[in-house]
Amino acid sequence: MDEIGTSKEGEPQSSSAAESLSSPSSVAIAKQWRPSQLIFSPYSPDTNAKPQNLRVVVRRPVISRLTKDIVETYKICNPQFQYSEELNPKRFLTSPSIGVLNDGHDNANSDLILAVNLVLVNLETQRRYIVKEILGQGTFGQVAKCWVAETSSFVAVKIIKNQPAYYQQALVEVSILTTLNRKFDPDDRHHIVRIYDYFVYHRHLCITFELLDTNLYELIKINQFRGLSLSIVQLFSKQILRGLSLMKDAGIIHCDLKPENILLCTSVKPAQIKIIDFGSACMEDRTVYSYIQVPVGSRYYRSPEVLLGYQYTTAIDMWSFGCIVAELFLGLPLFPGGSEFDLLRRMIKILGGQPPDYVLKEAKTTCKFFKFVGNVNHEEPTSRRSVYKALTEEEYEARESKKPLVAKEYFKYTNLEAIVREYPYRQNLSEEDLVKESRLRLALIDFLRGLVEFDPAKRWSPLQASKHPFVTGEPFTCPYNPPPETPRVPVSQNIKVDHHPAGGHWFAAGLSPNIPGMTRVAVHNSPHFHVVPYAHSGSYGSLGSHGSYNDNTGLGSSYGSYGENSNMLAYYSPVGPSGMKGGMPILGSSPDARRRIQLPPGNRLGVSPSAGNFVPMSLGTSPSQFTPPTYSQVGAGSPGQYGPTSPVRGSCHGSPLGPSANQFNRRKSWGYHGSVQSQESSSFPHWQGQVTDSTSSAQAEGNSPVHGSPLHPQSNLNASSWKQQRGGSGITAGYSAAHNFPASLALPNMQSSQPIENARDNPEGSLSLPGPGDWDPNYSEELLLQDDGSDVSCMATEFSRMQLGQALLPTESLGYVRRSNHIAGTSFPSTHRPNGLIQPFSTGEVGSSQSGHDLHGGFARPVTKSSHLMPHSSPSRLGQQPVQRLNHGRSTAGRGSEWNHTKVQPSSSSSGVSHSPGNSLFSNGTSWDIDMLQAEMAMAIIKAEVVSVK
Ligand SMILES: Nc1ncnc2c1ncn2[C@@H]1O[C@H](COP(=O)(O)OP(=O)(O)OP(=O)(O)O)[C@@H](O)[C@H]1O
Repeated sequence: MDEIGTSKEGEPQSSSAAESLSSPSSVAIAKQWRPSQLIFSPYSPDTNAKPQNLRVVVRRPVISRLTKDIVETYKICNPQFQYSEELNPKRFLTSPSIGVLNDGHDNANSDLILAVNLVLVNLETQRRYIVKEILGQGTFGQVAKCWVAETSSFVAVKIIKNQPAYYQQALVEVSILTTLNRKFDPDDRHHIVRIYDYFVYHRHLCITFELLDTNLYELIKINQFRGLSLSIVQLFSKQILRGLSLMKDAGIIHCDLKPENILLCTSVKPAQIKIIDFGSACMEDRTVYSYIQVPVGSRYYRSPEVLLGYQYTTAIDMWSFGCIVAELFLGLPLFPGGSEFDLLRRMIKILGGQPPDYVLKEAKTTCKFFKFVGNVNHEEPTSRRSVYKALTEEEYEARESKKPLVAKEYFKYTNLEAIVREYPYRQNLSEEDLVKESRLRLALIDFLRGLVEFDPAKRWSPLQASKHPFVTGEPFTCPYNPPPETPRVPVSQNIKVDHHPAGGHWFAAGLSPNIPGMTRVAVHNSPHFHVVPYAHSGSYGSLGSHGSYNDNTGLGSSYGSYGENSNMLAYYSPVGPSGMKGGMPILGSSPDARRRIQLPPGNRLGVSPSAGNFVPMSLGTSPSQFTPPTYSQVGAGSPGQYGPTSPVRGSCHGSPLGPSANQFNRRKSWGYHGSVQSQESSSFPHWQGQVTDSTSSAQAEGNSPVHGSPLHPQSNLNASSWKQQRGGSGITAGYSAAHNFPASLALPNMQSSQPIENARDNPEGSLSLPGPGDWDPNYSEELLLQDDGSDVSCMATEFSRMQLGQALLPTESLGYVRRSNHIAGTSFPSTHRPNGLIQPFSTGEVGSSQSGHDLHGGFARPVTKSSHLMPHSSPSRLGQQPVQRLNHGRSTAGRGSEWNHTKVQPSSSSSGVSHSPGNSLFSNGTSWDIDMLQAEMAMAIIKAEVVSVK
């Protein structure tokens, strides 16, 4: 009863508190008792009145309903009642919320303790960001939705942990994203999130982004882990490819592409998706020094070359992209490996074949997964058969002295073709639509084959993929033969990071984020880095040396040379702006940048990784010398120091020179030949890197197809191919290997005395997940209730605005899955995948009797004929996500909460609603939820969009 009220159009239902207060007598109060959400209005017989519109009011949680307008209620009860905001208990958004570090501002995980209405201030611009809710948590910190009064808009602010390594790595994100936004995509046409601002607040680097919506993982989850319709998959693929194309042209590897990092953007019409999280990104033509020891990419989406410790390029993003496309269609990850061994095993099984021998020969961890079965005297295979054979489980166990973690099988079929072909069709498809869909599936299989290709040299580039009929919508008749794509030649665009965000970053070539109104402040105000008056711009590295793979030896030619062709690759030291301005960029790159061992506890803080070696180096210094001494002190193959996929991990093939030299040697032989490159790069036109439908402008006439050399992906480089290639304006960021903390400059309150572990990947996939009750003694379900702040009329308006047909939005009944998880008053959106059981939908609800995707997981329910998928547990995301950072256990919070509280309401099979994977989102359910509503709106908009595109 109380959910249904009546209202006259446009007339507010409540009278003001002031009105109530005017009469102190209890009788008067009773008469004027009008809280804003009146259930009944006084009956006034008005025979001429038009019939009133009935309005459905969204049910709010009980606590919300009881406490909304409580101040007003109190005032009515007691006119003397005074409300003071200061006396409010804080509503914390961060858990744990006990301040133990950084003068009480940070919790034990070095996360800033956020509370509702906390104001984050950019001291430079005085811009204030009022925290409203938590949007997500990740490796780097928390992402909060904030209100900016100045612009009357919401933004997303990523608040980085108060730890030097995270701080530094986040600067890389700022640099790369700013460059991508401003230089490569000024018109915001390539589906990459926009960065607005960055500043330091209480020693936390805060990065402001445009506010986006649900991520694709959540979307799939909302859809109860059933795949999305092919038209949506097609639409998303096209958009992601535009982003990837841009990144390739900029020479940037995202390194962590996964559904969680692709967000819906429903604020624009038509709805779009955008790629986020450049915190792991690096430059293609060098492996950028990583401050955080993490494996590249999340496990399910990790390419074979990364897994094997082989050189990687933007092709790794294409692999991840292929995995995402498959997942969007299937609703489940294609390779949900429980461990790296399991991942590789699944790839080999589902795709057939294995990584090419040239990769296996060079890769560092080949011996962990393969055995050599060739003739030791004749290393080269005499036949076309590989000389490497994948280890069996038993062999792996014998070698590694531990059982590999092997996850459950999710698909009944074991090869890609069958998995896609046999995936249940939506019900109620006409004959014609069935034929259409089956053709489209053939196109999808062919498309996926070009993406999840073992050989990185043969894997399609974004441009090639974007011309595939699956994306263009052209009829697919035969295997697609991609147009030749010349490999991108690394042409540097220097990005400088001065590590003094409060003073703004100083990017070479005018790449400063250039926040409006931002003025530089003293360079000493970085919380984590102090200016060291180095000579020679504080640089170390080699100028044009053979030791570096910086092939352009033209000093200074890249400085400020956006669109120019310098290949100068730079490290930037933490010198202040003066150093940046006056000095020359520091050439030289670490032979291994993605992987960096962490200093042992005690040495880490306040001590330079290159401890005492932070001095200018002579030209021509070997890259191995760039590495801090700690590098060389670690023996090859020190698994404790390097992540399992770390290129610096000891190579199976070994090098007497150690990992650095090994890496360097491979790099050298990998096609980066400085002199040629520097010559050729000068002829590159600037190319904006758009994937356009027109082939004329974008298509290379190149005669150096990427497939050319099985030995070295880049070995096709020649003068002619370079002239045609499109990466002319690529940027190359060098991030100083010298972000050191000299002991004398050790910062007070620096909270990182513990190793920053390889937390993105739990190598063998621990499956134990703590729930919120594990860390919060006050946790209870009741505390999950909180006001959603939704506005009924607003939602009604939104719906009417959408003007969606009944078929698209059967609003009569909505099932829901909470997007956010609420823990003890803390809302942790489920950005991480759960590790627990999820009952995706009632059997028989969806799909045909083909049962193509029975799950062998043995979870819960038996297979029924009408179910295409067995009830299953969603594959654990622990494989991809940080499990523990700094032993704080923080990162599991989101997952744990989700695990405990994910609510998937099995929709009724008797709803009569057509349960297609596409529309199952709107299957029966009784509860409404604002989060769900947003997601549904997003989905509905996308659907509407797809329909209109069609
Ligand atoms: N611009 C945005 N708008 C809305 N939500 C966002 C935005 N940026 C991030 N989020 C949310 O916050 C989550 C974490 O963000 P992000 O991936 O950038 O953090 P991270 O610490 O780098 O995570 P990871 O552990 O995946 O590396 C995202 O999954 C997303 O749900």
